[in-house]
Amino acid sequence: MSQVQRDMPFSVIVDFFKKLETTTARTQLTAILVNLFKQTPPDVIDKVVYLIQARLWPDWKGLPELGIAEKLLIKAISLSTHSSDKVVEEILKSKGDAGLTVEALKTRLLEKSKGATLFSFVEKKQELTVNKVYEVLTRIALAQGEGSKDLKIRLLAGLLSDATPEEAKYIVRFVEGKLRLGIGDATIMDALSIVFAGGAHLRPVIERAYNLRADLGEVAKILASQGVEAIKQITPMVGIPIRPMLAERLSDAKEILEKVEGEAFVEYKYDGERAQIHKDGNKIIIYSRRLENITHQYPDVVEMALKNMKADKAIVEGEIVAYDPSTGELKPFQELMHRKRKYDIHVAVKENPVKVFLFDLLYENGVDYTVKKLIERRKRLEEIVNQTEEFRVAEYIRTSDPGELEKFFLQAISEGAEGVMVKALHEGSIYQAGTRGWLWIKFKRDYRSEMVDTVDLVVVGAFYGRGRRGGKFGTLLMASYNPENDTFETVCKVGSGFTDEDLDRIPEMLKPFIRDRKPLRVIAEMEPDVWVEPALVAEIIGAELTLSPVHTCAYGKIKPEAGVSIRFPRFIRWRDDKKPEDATTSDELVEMYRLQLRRISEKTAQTGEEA
Ligand SMILES: Nc1ncnc2c1ncn2[C@@H]1O[C@H](COP(=O)(O)OP(=O)(O)OP(=O)(O)O)[C@@H](O)[C@H]1O
Repeated sequence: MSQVQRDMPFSVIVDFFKKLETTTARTQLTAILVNLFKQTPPDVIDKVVYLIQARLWPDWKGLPELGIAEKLLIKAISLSTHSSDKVVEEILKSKGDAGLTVEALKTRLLEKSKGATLFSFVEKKQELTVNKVYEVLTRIALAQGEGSKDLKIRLLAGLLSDATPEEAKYIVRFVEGKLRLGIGDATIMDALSIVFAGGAHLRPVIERAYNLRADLGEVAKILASQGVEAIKQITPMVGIPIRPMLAERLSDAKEILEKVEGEAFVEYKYDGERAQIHKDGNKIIIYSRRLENITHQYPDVVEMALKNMKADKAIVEGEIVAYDPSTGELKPFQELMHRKRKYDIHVAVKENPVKVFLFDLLYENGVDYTVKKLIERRKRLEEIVNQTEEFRVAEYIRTSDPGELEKFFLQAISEGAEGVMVKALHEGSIYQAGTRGWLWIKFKRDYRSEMVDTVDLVVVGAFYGRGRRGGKFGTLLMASYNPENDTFETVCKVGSGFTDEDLDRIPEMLKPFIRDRKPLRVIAEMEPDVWVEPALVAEIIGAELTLSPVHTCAYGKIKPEAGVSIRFPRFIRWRDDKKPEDATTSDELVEMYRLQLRRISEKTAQTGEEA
């Protein structure tokens, strides 16, 4: 292959940038792009795609960005145009754009040199090519640490020296991050389809390839160098993220089941961070919902995956959720924020442990599972994962009954989940990468009942703690008072908010009241490790009042087969001044539930943030 076919003059791209600047209609954009791709040799089409996307590589690679500060840029411009920093700064001030500044200075330099013919002959430079520009920009981006500032300046100045005034303008805009062309991925895919298939019909195939390998440069290169058949054969590849499948939203159980054609998997919709876990031998990479590499935030998940994923090469998906190790209870999404701070990750791992709930298998040892039915994916997922307390498959039921779905939904919420995901099981239930569709439907609430006041509840049972709280009571079962029949009805389990001192005092406080069977006045569905005669009252606050199928407070009064409960309850203090009969009554909780009911606004409904 000749030199020309391997590379392309950078001026071709500059012409393209210029044409774009004068175009607004999308149809024209596509035509201009088609024209560019037709001239682009397969060897450099990936780089051309990245430059159009205003980046050097896909974000998920986690490589540094160009990161050129204005000061550095001025320095590089002044070096490459033999001007002082002061002159560059003045022109920059008047033009207000570094691209135009370098263009003006370079033009001036060129005109000067034209006077001296001999000099201009000596100065004649080699033509810049896409490979050359890309290579230097890459070296600039990757220069890190001591001395890297100087190196970046020298590299950029060298590149600008070799460039024509116009080329320099666009290079500067690129390194400044200001070369936004307004060309979306969709337009790039349209153009690729036209160039390589002569029309729009290849577009879905290209899109599928892109969804399976979130790297449009790579997809373009495979298409250009290996052809249409190769792109049709594309399967997921360990290490390259798959664009996530997303869900539609509805809030009526019956309607949801109709949409998925009857029977469905109903899974907890956990309130955490989505994780796409790639395993390649003893290497693990974790990608976020936005396909960022978040591996460094979760060294504990890496360890869990290495230990418990039995397949040598696999891609699985799940939700990472914060939890309280002393009670096993799940915590809200916000608790994962500790993992975002870079420096004290080992402290965060210790203090803010997480669990992983897996919900899908996308690839395993050469087999593309995205094209298989949900049942097959789930079955294989369970086979290749060694399930532990912290690393396991999402809680689910299989049902076609709206009543059962609703009950499971309430259970999910009272256990800290956001709602449920209802997933189609039928023949067409493939993994639709990169698509929001009706194969997955999220069932969240339209309303939530914000908890603004505290309540006073009575201890009726206790559970032994785990981990640090092993052997001690870690969680208390709390009840409201029902004066109508003089009973105590359970509302929630509380394990948060206790100081170490509080916890030390609990066994002694409970001792006189511990019973080996349920006290007669207690109405409960769940079975604590020990029962406690109603005597001790505590003040409790929570995130919201919810309904739960496992608690008995005002059971059936708001909704059949559900009682009033508290989500994320927290202990505030003991109310030694109150007798159990002075506790908040079940009717008061019903009243609070109704009064504090608020519609979840459209915005929060869409983002899923119910803060
Ligand atoms: N069992 C589950 N199956 C699939 N996704 C789950 C599950 N549990 C929690 N999730 C989370 O729910 C999200 C799917 O909801 P959706 O498709 O609406 O994406 P989203 O726009 O990020 O969601 P939302 O707006 O609800 O936060 C996933 O990205 C994932 O993080």
